[in-house]
Amino acid sequence: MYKPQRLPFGIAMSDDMLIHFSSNSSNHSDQSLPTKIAKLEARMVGKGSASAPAPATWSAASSATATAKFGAAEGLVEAAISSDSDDDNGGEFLIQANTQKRQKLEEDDRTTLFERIEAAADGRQKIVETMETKAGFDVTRKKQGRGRGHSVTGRGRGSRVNDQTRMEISPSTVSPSNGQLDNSYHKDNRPKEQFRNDDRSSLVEEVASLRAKVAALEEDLRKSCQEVSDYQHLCQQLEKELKDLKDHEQHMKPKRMKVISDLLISVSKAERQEARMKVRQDSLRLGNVGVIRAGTVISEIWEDGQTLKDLNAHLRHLLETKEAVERQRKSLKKRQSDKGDGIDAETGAQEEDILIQDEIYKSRLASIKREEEIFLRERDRYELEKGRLIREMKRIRDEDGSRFNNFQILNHRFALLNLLGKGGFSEVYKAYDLVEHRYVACKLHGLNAQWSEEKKQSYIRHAIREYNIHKTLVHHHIVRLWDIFEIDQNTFCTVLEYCSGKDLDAVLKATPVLPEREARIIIVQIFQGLVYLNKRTQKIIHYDLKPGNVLFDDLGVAKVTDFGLSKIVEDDVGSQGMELTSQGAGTYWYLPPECFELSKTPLISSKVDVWSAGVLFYQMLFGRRPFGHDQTQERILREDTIIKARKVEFPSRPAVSNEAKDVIRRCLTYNQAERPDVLTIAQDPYLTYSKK
Ligand SMILES: Nc1ncnc2c1ncn2[C@@H]1O[C@H](COP(=O)(O)OP(=O)(O)OP(=O)(O)O)[C@@H](O)[C@H]1O
Repeated sequence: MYKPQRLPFGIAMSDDMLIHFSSNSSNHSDQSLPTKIAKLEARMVGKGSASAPAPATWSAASSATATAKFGAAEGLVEAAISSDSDDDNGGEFLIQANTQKRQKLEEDDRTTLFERIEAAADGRQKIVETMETKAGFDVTRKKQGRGRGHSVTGRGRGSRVNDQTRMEISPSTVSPSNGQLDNSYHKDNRPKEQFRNDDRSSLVEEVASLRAKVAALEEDLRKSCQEVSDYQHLCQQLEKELKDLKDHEQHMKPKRMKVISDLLISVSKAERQEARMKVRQDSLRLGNVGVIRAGTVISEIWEDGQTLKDLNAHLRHLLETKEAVERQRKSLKKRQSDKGDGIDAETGAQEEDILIQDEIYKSRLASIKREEEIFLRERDRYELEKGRLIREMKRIRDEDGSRFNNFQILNHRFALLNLLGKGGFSEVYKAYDLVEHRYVACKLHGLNAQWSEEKKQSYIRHAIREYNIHKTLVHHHIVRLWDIFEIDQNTFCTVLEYCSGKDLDAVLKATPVLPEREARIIIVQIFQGLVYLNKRTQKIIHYDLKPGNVLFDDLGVAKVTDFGLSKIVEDDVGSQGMELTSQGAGTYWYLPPECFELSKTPLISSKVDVWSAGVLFYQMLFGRRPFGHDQTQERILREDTIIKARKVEFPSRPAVSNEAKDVIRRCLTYNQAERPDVLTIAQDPYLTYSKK
């Protein structure tokens, strides 16, 4: 709160000013001003320091001068007296004695010094007031400040009245034992007049120096006022500039959005064109979807492209050659066993010739095998390319068939670009957030118009539940969920962090076996995401960990996504876990045996995710899933494949470290009670990269 401070001259002074003065290096001596004044006054009233004792018969004139000079500062004088601990009564007596003298001279010898100082004080008062006004203090405060200033002046006058009152007490009433004055007078033998003159001249010097200080202070004050006004002016100018900029920004925002979205659209259009062209080119090599008609039924079939046809023809030819050579070799062997004396009965060839012929066939077969291996590797590569081509064709077809393919801007900020892929009930578009200026993935959830109202509501409830879980998750290895909004009655959109890399499913389709080092760092990241899910107050079981739900950003950071099936672990669940209420969902290759329990409601915990992670790790290392790899979902269920998955077997190739196999064994522990939970397995040295 603003509190005006009081100067020794009785001038109200703001805190700011005090700070200014005290911080001004040229005014260091001013800090001792009140002390000096007090000392002076004390000296004038005969209460000087031991080093400069005042005479007892101190002249009335100099006393009056001092009164005039320090009338306004009497409070300080009093303070100086009262704080002088040597002799309180003596002090009182001296004041009274000098006040008497002072009053005598007051009528005829009021010095100009007093007037000047008062004038200076008034001048300063005005400056202070001006400064206060400039600094924008409220009127009331100003009035209060001024009021106090007056009262100080009043106090100055009042103190003169006080002096008169004090005068009534005669100095004769003071006992000689108080006689500091007498003593000091007797000790000092200088003539009175000389003493008075000395004192006066020292006072004049003091006044002159005080005047100089006042002038310096006034100059400082003037400069400060100028600075305040300059700053205020600058402030106003900046405020105006800011407002202009904001107005301009507001005005430009739609235009800028339009420019950005137009640019994005043209880039996306170019990408679409390029994607379609590439598909056409690849189709020539790898194949295309053809239509066949059987009666009235038209169905689609895949027709291989020329390169694949050539490859397959070559492989067929190699096979035929191999069979022919093997046939020849077989008959040669037969002839060899038929000959008795070492001469071929049929051709008359010697035994050595037969051996050479056999060696030729063997060598030919070996070279066919080598060639075959090369062609088979090539064909595998083409098959992978073919798979990619088929997925891309499907994506393009889905994009062409989507009602969101015309570069709409959703919710006034998300510019839809190209389709990333289509899930069961959703389309995921790459989009640009025109407010946050970043790419995002917009997942458009479409409710089937044919669905009953009840089914629609259930779907929406499910999506909102997923949103409510997912939106609270903030972790480097979990895809962020930014927003959710309705598009129309049957469609709503969730906005996700965009992961520009492939998902793990696409990675494994392109490269079914990953080097152990790469697989390890992927599984470590997945576990870090899982640890986060299990260290929150509200723990979460993902329940649908599979390659398609692990995405990569452009730096290769793996992120877990899709919390559609996730479960919140309630606080009151027992150590065995919570009840699994919605069985049947999830992808069976990745779910643990307890999820297939039909005789009673299964209890589940984070150990479900541990099992799934184990399957994922196995698949990355060996290029196949540990249980039911070649089976369909339906067959897994029918044949109880996972319920029978008691022990995991490892292929001999590729070679994988024992540590990796141990982690997989721990994750795929059949018995749920014995299987480690997320927080336990995550401490396995293989998953922590800790230095041994
Ligand atoms: N945040 C994202 N960033 C980049 N691509 C994404 C993102 N989310 C999903 N995708 C991609 O969009 C496609 C469709 O994703 P979606 O999750 O709908 O499919 P899904 O998991 O196959 O289907 P469902 O959710 O019905 O099981 C996938 O190819 C996926 O890689």
